[in-house]
Amino acid sequence: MPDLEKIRDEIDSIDGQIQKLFERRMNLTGEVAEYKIATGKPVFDQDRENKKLECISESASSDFNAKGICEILRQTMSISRIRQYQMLAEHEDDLFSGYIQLEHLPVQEAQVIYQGLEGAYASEAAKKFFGKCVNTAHVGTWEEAIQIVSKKQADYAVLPIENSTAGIVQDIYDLILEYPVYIVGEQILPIEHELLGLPGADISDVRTVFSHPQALAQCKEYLKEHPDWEQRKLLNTAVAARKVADDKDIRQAAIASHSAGELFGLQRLEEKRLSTEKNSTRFIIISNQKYIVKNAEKISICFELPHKSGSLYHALSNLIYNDLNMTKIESRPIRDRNFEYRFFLDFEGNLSEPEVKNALIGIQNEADELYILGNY
Ligand SMILES: C=C(O[C@@H]1C=C(C(=O)O)C=C[C@H]1O)C(=O)O
Repeated sequence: MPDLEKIRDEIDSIDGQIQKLFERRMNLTGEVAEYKIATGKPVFDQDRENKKLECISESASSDFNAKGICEILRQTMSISRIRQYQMLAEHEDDLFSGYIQLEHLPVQEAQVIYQGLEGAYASEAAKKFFGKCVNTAHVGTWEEAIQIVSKKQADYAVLPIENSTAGIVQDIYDLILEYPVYIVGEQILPIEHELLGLPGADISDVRTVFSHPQALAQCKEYLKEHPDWEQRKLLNTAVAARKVADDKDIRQAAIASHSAGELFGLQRLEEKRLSTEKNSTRFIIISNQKYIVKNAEKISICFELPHKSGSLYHALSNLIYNDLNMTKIESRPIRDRNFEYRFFLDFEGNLSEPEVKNALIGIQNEADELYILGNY
């Protein structure tokens, strides 16, 4: 019978040697970083790493060990790059140029745009975020709202980015990259939809229900109870309410907010909930200025990665190694590059923190593109 204690003593001694070797290796990595900072050579050298992995896997005594040692070396090299990015970060300021640090967002007489009409959920989100001291105006599409802000014809726009039931609003993810706008805030709004019809109408009269596709998706379970209703998509929930009011046809109903119902003189046709109790939408506030408020605690970024095995893993290791908490990740297809994706990430932090800077420099160096969408 083998002696467990003795074997464990030997394992401990090997681990001690690994630790010493690791520390020696990390010191050398520091010297490599100094060389790279002085010469401008990129930290990541894929060829060098591939050759090392090939060489070490060839000299392993079994396939199992070859895989194992490659895994260890891959991790070790990833850590060595993270250390080099930390050193690089001390010499790098460009990434954060142009940001304006503020106590609070400037809202006095600000012009705020949203998509839809008065009574749309975005108008409620705008009121909740900004209070009543701002001027709001509405436009027909999300892209118009973003364009107006990017051309500095308005200060802010309020855009829905995700709903707790129906998921992300894909178009917003795609659009915010196309214009020079920054996320400067967010507002979560509990959403309670109502089924709205003409005064005097009854639920049994309904044949067609109008709403925004997101609202229809949020009420999917309820609508299953009425398979005979035709579902028609419109640009906005408030637009749907206005249509029902204008058409004066008792067979039409809209799914929209309570305030849209009041605004267009409609009556609630259904007492029960149309979506879950927790149904909420997260709106982002965008600006044409790189504002960061003092207590900003969330960072949104977007990056593209080389289409190679492990590239997302390595990008995320920059967050893990710097103890940063990722709160969301989404991927969206890159147009004209079939089945290649860009990633949208939210994580907790402030751009002034060294860990955040280290992580972003690491991702920037290994990603094809990095966009900092905002810190709010
Ligand atoms: C240390 C270096 O930097 C990076 C890390 C490597 C490593 O830890 O072995 C290898 C190549 C580079 O991606 C280097 O360039 O030698």
